[in-house]
Amino acid sequence: MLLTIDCGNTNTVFTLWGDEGHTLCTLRTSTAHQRTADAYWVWFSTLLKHHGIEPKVRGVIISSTVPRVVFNLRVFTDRYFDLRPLVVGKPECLLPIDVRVDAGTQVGPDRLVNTVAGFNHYGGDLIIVDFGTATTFDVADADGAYIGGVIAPGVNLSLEALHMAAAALPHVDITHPDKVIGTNTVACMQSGIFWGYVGLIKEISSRIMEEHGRDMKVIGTGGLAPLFQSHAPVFDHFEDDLTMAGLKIIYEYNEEQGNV
Ligand SMILES: Nc1ncnc2c1ncn2[C@@H]1O[C@H](COP(=O)(O)OP(=O)(O)O)[C@@H](O)[C@H]1O
Ligand SMILES: CC(C)(COP(=O)(O)O)[C@@H](O)C(=O)NCCC(=O)O
Ligand SMILES: [K+]
Repeated sequence: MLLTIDCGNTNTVFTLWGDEGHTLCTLRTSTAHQRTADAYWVWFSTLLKHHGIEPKVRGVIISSTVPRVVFNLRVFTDRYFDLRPLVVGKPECLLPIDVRVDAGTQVGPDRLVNTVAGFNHYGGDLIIVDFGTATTFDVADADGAYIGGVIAPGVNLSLEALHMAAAALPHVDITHPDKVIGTNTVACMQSGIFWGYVGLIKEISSRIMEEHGRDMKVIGTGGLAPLFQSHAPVFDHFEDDLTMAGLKIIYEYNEEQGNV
């Protein structure tokens, strides 16, 4: 079994893969750097028991946009599986793609992982839009290299910011509004966010293509991608969880290279 861990700024997701390459289960918890190795184990082992799975983990790979959580996840891996995890972004974790950005830039590992999976599934010249805490655009060149992208505020972060900064604006959830012209406060806010992001995705994607000088495929991923895709098609393809797929590909690449 392989355990892939994707730690975003909001949620940490564990996916356990069987030896035939299929997903056995996916477990989600909030991201908290205070969570100890033992606390991860209590949570993980309890849920696996619930799913009737006996964990026989032979490899662990981690992508974390929150550097502080990696320490406890390393201890968790060492203590409970007697393994050293691969951590994306660290020099000991090999990547099957080039990274061509300004010297000294620390690219979010989730963005590199998305690019690996996108290139594997669709080939080069890609724009990957990931709806996480931030909304990121990752750009893959013809040879699959990560060549940069765009970071915009996340959908929920924008809604939260409106609520926090304006006394009369309530907390609202994102949804697809029936009309653009809202006739109450909640509908006005939902329209602003939903159609605002549709515009943001279209405009940024078309400007990236113009700058890149080639037609590119646009891939949407992350929890909120289906909401946009079903009401205002802005992607060529939708992927449920590109980051997890990418982590597995990177682990297998390191195996092929004799690195694990
Ligand atoms: N299917 C969904 N519907 C509504 N909100 C979602 C969905 N999936 C994720 N979210 C919300 O989107 C935000 C980002 O979540 P997530 O993708 O886990 O971010 P990260 O990877 O940065 O931790 C969170 O506020 C989360 O609650
Ligand atoms: C842009 C991000 C905050 C997105 O993180 P997420 O929404 O997945 O939590 C993360 O990829 C990050 O911290 N990046 C570092 C800067 C960069 O990628 O250039
Ligand atoms: K993410």
